[in-house]
Amino acid sequence: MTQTIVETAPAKINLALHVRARRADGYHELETLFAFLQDGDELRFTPGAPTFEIEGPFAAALSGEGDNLVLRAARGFAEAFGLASEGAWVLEKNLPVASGIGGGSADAAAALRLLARVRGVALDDPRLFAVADALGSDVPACLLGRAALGTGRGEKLEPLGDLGAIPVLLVNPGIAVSTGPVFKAWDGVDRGPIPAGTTIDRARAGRNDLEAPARTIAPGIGDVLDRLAATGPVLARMSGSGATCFALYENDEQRSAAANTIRTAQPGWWCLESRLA
Ligand SMILES: C[C@@](CO)(OP(=O)(O)O)[C@H](O)COP(=O)(O)OP(=O)(O)OC[C@H]1O[C@@H](n2ccc(N)nc2=O)[C@H](O)[C@@H]1O
Ligand SMILES: Nc1ncnc2c1ncn2[C@@H]1O[C@H](COP(=O)(O)OP(=O)(O)O)[C@@H](O)[C@H]1O
Repeated sequence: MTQTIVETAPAKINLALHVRARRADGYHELETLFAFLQDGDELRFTPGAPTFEIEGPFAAALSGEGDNLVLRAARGFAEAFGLASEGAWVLEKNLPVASGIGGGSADAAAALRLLARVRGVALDDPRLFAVADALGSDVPACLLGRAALGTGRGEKLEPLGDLGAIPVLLVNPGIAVSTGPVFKAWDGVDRGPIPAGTTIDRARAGRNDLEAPARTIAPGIGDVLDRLAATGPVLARMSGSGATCFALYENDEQRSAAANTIRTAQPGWWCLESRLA
């Protein structure tokens, strides 16, 4: 009997994101602290006849699109390893689309991990990282799936020590923001590296250099950050190119109280209560 294999695609956050330079190839040189949550999208795969379905709260946002990153990842895997990657995919889309928390990159990385498991490829095989790299700047970090310092365009990774299961709240005001235009709106000023220290100290002393350009595109991000800052977090910041913002808390009670306050004030906003992985 053919078995269905399940893989989670954890949400990614950038605890800090410093943009250092614009490169000749159009990408930007970054320094970023990647971290992952215990929750995210879910991917299911049954080897056999090829089909692709999307379900879950954010399925509609992707329904009109042909070339999902999951299928591009499956094609990349088949080409790189000469192994079959056809089957029935079901993507449960729990994370908002175009929102700075990995989404498509996390799904593509989950597809690669899943196929590697099915076909007996080691998860640290450099060819798997090469496929991830070709799919997007964030996909190698999502493939690694643990806290890491990212440099280059985000693909050069140095794993960081375990951060512990820190309580996290994600908030998205329902504004989709595409990554390319946010990088284009960056003012070109290098504001310096992420300072040294423990990862949490580095995160707190760091910045998200994409916040200012993202706010020119989606001014509502300012309201999200103000509301999160008012809940007394250890750290509140925009993730990636936005518009999702995150806050870290000392304990689950503080995080849940913050989530309740924000849900009451803004019932239309998306909130996810989770912890760092
Ligand atoms: C900003 C970040 C931070 O983690 O996250 P998200 O907001 O996407 O979650 C990433 O760098 C996004 O990575 P990813 O979403 O994979 O980007 P890609 O598909 O490689 O690139 C999309 C577009 O973003 C711009 N881009 C991306 C990465 C980078 N280092 N410099 C860039 O200038 C380029 O204009 C590119 O055409
Ligand atoms: N499985 C997927 N999940 C989310 N987005 C996807 C997926 N597959 C393809 N995409 C495309 O990728 C875009 C999201 O890219 P991007 O703006 O970089 O988002 P994010 O900031 O969330 O990483 C979507 O608008 C959609 O067109």
